[in-house]
Amino acid sequence: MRRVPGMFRTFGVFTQKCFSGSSANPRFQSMNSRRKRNSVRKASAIEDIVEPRKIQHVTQATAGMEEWIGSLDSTSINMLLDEFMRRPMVRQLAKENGINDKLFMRAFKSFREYCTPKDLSSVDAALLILLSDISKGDKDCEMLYPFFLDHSKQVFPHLEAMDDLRIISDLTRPHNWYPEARSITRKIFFHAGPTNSGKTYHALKRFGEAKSAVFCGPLKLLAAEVFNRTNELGIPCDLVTGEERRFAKDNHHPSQHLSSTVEMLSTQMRVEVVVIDEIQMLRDEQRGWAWTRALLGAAADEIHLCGEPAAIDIVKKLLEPIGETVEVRYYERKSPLAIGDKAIESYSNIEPGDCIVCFSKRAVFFNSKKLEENGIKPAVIYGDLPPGTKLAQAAKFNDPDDECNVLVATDAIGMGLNLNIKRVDPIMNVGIAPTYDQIETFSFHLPQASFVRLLDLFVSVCSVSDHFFICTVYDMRELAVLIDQVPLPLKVRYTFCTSPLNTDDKRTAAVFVKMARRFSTGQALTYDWLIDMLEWPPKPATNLNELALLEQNYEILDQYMWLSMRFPDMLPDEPRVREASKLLDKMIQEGVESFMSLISVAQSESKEPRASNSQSEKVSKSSEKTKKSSILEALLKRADISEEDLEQLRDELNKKKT
Ligand SMILES: Nc1ncnc2c1ncn2[C@@H]1O[C@H](COP(=O)(O)OP(=O)(O)OP(=O)(O)O)[C@@H](O)[C@H]1O
Ligand SMILES: [Mg+2]
Repeated sequence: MRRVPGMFRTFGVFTQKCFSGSSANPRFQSMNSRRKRNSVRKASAIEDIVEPRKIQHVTQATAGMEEWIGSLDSTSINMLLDEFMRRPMVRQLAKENGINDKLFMRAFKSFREYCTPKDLSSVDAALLILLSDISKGDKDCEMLYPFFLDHSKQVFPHLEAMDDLRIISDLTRPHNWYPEARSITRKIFFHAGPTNSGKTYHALKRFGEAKSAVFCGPLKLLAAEVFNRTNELGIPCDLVTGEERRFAKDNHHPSQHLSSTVEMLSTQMRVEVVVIDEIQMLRDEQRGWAWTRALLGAAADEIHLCGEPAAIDIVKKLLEPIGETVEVRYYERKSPLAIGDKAIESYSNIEPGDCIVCFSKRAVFFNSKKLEENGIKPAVIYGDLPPGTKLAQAAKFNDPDDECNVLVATDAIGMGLNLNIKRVDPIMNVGIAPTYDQIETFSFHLPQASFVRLLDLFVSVCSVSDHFFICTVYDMRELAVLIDQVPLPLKVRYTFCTSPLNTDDKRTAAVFVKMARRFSTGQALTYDWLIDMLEWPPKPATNLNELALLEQNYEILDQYMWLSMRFPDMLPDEPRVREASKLLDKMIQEGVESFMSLISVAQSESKEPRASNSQSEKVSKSSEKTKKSSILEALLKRADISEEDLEQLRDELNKKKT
């Protein structure tokens, strides 16, 4: 696949063509999301989530108790309960009360246990009298139903609050969540066209002309670039991202122009123009909610959307219920762009200005090495790199005098890639996320439930209409599981769990838990405390593992800054942490600069037989033929190359041999 990834064009780059490093079965990732998630998730049924509460018997001393109990015993009670359970009327009534068959069996098991304790006198007296009457044939067993229902509600408290929970978690009318936007007759413009066609350029022109405006970008890097460019043009502009706030003047004099990441848009701030870039991202599994929220909630006279034509229909549908119409402006591509439809056939065909788009970091390493073997020194960009490093690599690629005139990058840096492919599959639904208030009200009704359980219940009960799907809750849950046992107020826990942290990495996840623990003790998270957990001062990377360690440390510092924006009193050392993160950024940059030597180290290391490595042992003991296929398979794993690539590699090796 050949394309120009979005962010480079904004640096004035016109690449000729881009290739995918691996064409078969690419694993698409959210462009800026650091978390890699399974793409298909299903809400669990509520009966699979809720845990029954144990109901305690109370010893009572009621006069005449022996007489009521009479000939009652566990056997007779069990018999009449069996009869109760079989009655269709009982099942029907239960369903009407939100107790489906599965839940019924769980509640009934608990009810049976309650009715048949060792000491029958500990059963509620009124129930005991009824049981006695039923067993004597004086009353029908269906009369047990009110007792059963009461018991079920005690065992499963959500039953009591079900109606309220349904109302709270009704996400079918998100338009109503933004009264400020609904008080305006907004004009919506959709700048549509292929990549590199000037969509953002035209929207930003309007941004610059307006008296007050907000730019919502998909990446910190783009927000920072718009911030810098706008100020360079003499228009004071502030910057807000998840981790940073910068002012053209100072915090007492906010500018009329603001550049931000889309999540940070305030739906209460009234302005003339809001630009929402890369609007097709509203279908993103993790971050889509932020675009949906911006689209429905931006409080501006003019909304300028930029993005793939594939998003036009869904945007129109989303705005239909509030009577807003969309004016579409189409653009043509400014420079020729070739998008390859297959993997690189030969590295010798690569020309200056090409971009190889890979689907994993390992594929970036693999392709960079291949290019180097062909005498080409590429610039390298992948998602885990800090923005400064990405910028520096982009600058090298852009600089006509620099020897790096080919770029190897993961799709994490561009967003059109996914969508170019998805374009033949128009966007059908968009992300939506519950608000904190909704989760809080939920917890009010279910005070016993842990936060993780609360999220599960929310997803299970909530309703969304056709055009929406729920995001964030799953990401939140992964973080929530980590800190479920840490005692934190709900709002703090919620905020911690909305951090954009990659939990796939055990080390960053462990630091996250430590941060939450320290927070829960009321002690400030200081620079010294934080730095103690990292290997500090950092050492320059001499191999890829060390480079990855620097990247993890960078992510940890980034997480600190993110939390510090939200809890400045508890995380007071943001300036020092930012300095430390700049240092890491520089070291990572240097690491990437000497990328080729790092790859060489990795290669030579991987060639050295290691006694402890059972896989190497196996390879060295196997036959010649197996040895080759094992190395190829190891390569396949390491470089994330496809079976097709592997086949091609085999052919190439065979050709070399002949
Ligand atoms: N009319 C124009 N005059 C001068 N430069 C332009 C014009 N239109 C676009 N450009 C420049 O062309 C490059 C690509 O434009 P832009 O970033 O707006 O593309 P885009 O359609 O938003 O692409 P993408 O979908 O990848 O975001 C930028 O460097 C931009 O400054
Ligand atoms: Mg653009």
